[in-house]
Amino acid sequence: MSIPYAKMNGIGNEIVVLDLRGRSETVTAEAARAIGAQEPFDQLMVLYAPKRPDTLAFMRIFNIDGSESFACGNGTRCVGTRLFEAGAPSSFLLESRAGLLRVEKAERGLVTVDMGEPRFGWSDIPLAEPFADTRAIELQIGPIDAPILHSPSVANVGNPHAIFWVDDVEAYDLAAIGPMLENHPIFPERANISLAHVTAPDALTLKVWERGAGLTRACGSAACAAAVSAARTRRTGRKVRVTLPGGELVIDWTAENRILMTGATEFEHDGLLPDDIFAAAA
Ligand SMILES: N[C@@H](CCC[C@H](N)C(=O)O)C(=O)O
Repeated sequence: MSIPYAKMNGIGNEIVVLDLRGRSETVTAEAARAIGAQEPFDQLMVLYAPKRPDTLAFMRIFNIDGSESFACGNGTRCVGTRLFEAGAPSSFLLESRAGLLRVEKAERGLVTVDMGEPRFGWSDIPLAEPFADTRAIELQIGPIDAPILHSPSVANVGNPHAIFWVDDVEAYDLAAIGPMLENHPIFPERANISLAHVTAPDALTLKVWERGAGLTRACGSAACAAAVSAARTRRTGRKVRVTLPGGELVIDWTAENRILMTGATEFEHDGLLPDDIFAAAA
């Protein structure tokens, strides 16, 4: 027997949506890697039967390396599009390991996800040692007196992020620097690493090295983390347009302390997974 999936993308963030509601299979780290070997993705969004009656599914999120993330903004929007097409109401709740996420239809076919409340405490990120002020932590790479990158803002939006403020996101070799920073001892759970350039009081350009996935064309949670960090450091207002290599997101950090992310999704193709991909890996 084969199990259907949908290959999608959220402004270029490569997403596989696997709906296991009503099925008995579960995805392990090994199975996620095996699925990625057949159909490459940045994130695999797995839907299980809801645990709560007010949600449509319980969702788990895997990176291509098999590690699990508690947040994926672009993937959640792809799941939203898929469920809207299957008849879901124009506003519904999903549950993830980070909590409840509201997904809503927006204008022009876009999808909005309420990514929840950001956390800024050093132990929430988490960081390996206390920092009183996470708007700029002591972290640098390169020569001590002429660092290449330094003093990132850090935030947790369901997953850990470090944002380095730069004048040109293309001036750095993020593919070389990213792995070093992702695995820096200051981040005990690793971190997603962003380069952010503030281009206007309501606009950012962003390039992201994702934990467990590498350089991607877009990262929704990184856009959220960069937007709230930009507002928190008075670089921008609370509503910004974030331009990533794959497209644009609008991030609104509301007065109620919620992060609303709006952007496009795209269906690419359907596919089938052999069911022994789960058995072999169990
Ligand atoms: N691309 C995602 C975030 C993916 C998770 C990340 N790699 C992690 O391990 O935290 C997004 O759109 O948010």
